[in-house]
Amino acid sequence: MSVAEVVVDVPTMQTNRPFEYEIPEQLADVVVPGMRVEVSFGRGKRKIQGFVMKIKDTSNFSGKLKPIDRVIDLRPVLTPEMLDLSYWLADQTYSFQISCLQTMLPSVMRAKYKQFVEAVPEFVDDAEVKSLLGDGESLEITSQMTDETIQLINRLRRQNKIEINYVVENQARQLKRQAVTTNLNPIQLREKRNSLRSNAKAQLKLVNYLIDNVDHLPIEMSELENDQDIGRSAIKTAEKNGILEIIEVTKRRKPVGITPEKTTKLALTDEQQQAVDQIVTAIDQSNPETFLIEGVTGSGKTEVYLQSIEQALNQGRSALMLVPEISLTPQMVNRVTGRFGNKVAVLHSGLSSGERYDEWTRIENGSVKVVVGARSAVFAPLKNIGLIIIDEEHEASYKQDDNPRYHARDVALWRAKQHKCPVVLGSATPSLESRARAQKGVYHLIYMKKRVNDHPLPHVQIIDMRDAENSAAKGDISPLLQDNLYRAVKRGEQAIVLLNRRGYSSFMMCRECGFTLKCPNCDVSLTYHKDLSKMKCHYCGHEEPVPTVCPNCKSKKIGFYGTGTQNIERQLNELLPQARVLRMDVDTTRRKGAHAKIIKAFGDHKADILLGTQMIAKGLDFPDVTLVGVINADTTLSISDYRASERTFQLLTQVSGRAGRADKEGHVIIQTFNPDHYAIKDAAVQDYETFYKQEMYLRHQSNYTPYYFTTLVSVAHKDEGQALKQSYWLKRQLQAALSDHSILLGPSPTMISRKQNKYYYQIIVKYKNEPQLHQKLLDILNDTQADTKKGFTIAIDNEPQHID
Ligand SMILES: Nc1ncnc2c1ncn2[C@@H]1O[C@H](COP(=O)(O)OP(=O)(O)OP(=O)(O)O)[C@@H](O)[C@H]1O
Ligand SMILES: [Zn+2]
Ligand SMILES: [Zn+2]
Repeated sequence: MSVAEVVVDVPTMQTNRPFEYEIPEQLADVVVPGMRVEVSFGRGKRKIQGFVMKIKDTSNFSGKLKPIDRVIDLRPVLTPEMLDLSYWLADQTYSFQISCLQTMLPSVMRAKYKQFVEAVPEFVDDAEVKSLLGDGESLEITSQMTDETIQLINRLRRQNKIEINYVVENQARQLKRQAVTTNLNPIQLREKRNSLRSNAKAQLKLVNYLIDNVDHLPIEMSELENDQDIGRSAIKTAEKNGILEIIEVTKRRKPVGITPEKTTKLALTDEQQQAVDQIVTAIDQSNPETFLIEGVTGSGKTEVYLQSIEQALNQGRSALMLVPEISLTPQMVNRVTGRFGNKVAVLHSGLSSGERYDEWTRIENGSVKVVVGARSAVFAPLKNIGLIIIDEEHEASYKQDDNPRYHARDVALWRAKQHKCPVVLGSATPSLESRARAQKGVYHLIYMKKRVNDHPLPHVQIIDMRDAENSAAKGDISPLLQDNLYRAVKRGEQAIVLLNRRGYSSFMMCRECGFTLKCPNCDVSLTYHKDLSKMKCHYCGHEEPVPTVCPNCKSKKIGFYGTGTQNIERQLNELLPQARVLRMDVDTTRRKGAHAKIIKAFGDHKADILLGTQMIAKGLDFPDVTLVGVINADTTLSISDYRASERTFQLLTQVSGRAGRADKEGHVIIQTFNPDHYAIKDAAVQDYETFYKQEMYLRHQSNYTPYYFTTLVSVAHKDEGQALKQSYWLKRQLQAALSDHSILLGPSPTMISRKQNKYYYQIIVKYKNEPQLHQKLLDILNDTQADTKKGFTIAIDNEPQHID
């Protein structure tokens, strides 16, 4: 008898204990580890999903095992490595294995989807394939299929005669798409082009594009519209003029766009060469060493990554490169795909889940050797990894906010051990944790102190906004910044203006009685959204109309306070009517592809000033940007988090680094009310090392990371009394397990103590060495499972990135 160990998905009764199920005879060679199956659970007939973790010959269970009812996948959806990882991840993040397994899956497999069998092209005429598919191109896999059919599908798949593909249900229709093709050959196309009027710009662009991409036809309409900015009307006109045809394509989504122009290796600077040499040696020796590259902005870290990746590929190994979601710009992507062509898969949130799935499949079947992506790409099913890179390693977004609360860096280090490959962490402003680890020799530190080609770092000026001249100015832009913007634009150069924005910058307040409009469900002010004419809650999504009189005193004197990007945009337009301003924030980037579009437009000089929030601070590389302005450097300083200084330093250093990256010198103006704060002063001279020393000293004084480990335990409940009571119970549990060398803070309400109608209390544990604590926290996680039914949410966050 074959027995499967299955981790089941029972939301209200989670456990990491696997359950045993019998594998029925007819499914004997179908079921393998990494597949999802349907089983019955408990006394009732309830059917639930589970992951097959192991298969064995005998059971320890004395009673009769229930059988597996049905296989959900006809191929494993997780590799053995990912199954292994799930044990470790669940343990590290105090979460349940099932949520780790789910997290590793591409999103399409977590949604409602359909599975289809399709023939591999060479085997369309194979007799058995034909008997399965009949006349159709594809066959949907359903739960009604007989075991014989399932077995046949399984065998044909093993013989690589068929493929199994997943399609999200509500996207199945979208597989039919409009595309453009032409019957004309390039010579005929050129004739058409020559006959166009010279002011028919759109037509010319379209025809030129067709000529350049004749080998890639048909091209989907959406690609022309989104990536090439060629409108539908231009396409229709060209169709009327017999230049092209519009057809419907049903086949395959096309995951990667047209490969950009091939780029070649740059001749490395000495510093770059030294970095590459050390990394390549580790790759050659299969040494799972961790490097930390501390390289100033513009020192050419990306080129180091690319040439190291190339070495890994030369040895027949693959490479994984993580970048923050916000850095996944076409610019960045092109730099990688330009070097490695279609061997690259890019996983970013702009992909539909179908496209994500296609990329995942290409990775899994080995046609991809380089994966570039944000946090969750760390689970990419690459085989034989030779190098893992984490760019901008200090970014908080590498830690997931929800269960499982994993840090991509930790997962990367785990995988590196399995694959015996080095990890490269890179940043101009490393996290204190990483820099401290390098100090202790746990990581190997590589400095890159100079910008490429000896370009100087930008000159930074701090503006004290408390000065009379500045406080007299009407808006938020100091006369000096205004003047410099004016001159930069006049010289035909470009500027970046950062509005350091956190949370609820534009809220309604009554100037008569001081009333502010709050969310009925959460303890936060509603944000004023001018473009939607709505007041919105950023936590729960609640929205209501913008009031015209104060709901409290009926006064008409209501105002909207705080500075939003729209407000700054208006001020810029007033002060500098000749400058073209592009705004980038959550509102202008909501639509798919909008982010990339803005960056491209700025790169194409369609604007003089790029105004934005945190999302414009990193990674951008525009040679003509000579001026960077920061409107309010202080906002991040005032957050109630011990990382406030670190975040401020990082942000200011990164954004300053956008200026003067090429031949023209850079200038940065930082407006602040705290001109003497060390985070601001050190950022102004781009002096990470000085900042690091000062900040380490303060962390030492106040017993924080990296001198102490931190774990945050939080409780939420609809009833505040219940939440508080439970948090005291938790505190007693922890106290009992801890030595008196450790520090226990709380319970205290979180900064925003009510979210989505639940009250939140948190306890912070700071410790150096507590061998009992880990097990205690795991016990708490298990013991409080039953409480989730009573409406409690308990979260354990190991090394939290934010404490609020
Ligand atoms: N060896 C080289 N020779 C010439 N140009 C180079 C070389 N290496 C990098 N560059 C160019 O220098 C610029 C800065 O490089 P890159 O963007 O990699 O810096 P970075 O260290 O990642 O900076 P940041 O931390 O600010 O993102 C880029 O335009 C890049 O093409
Ligand atoms: Zn709300
Ligand atoms: Zn009022």
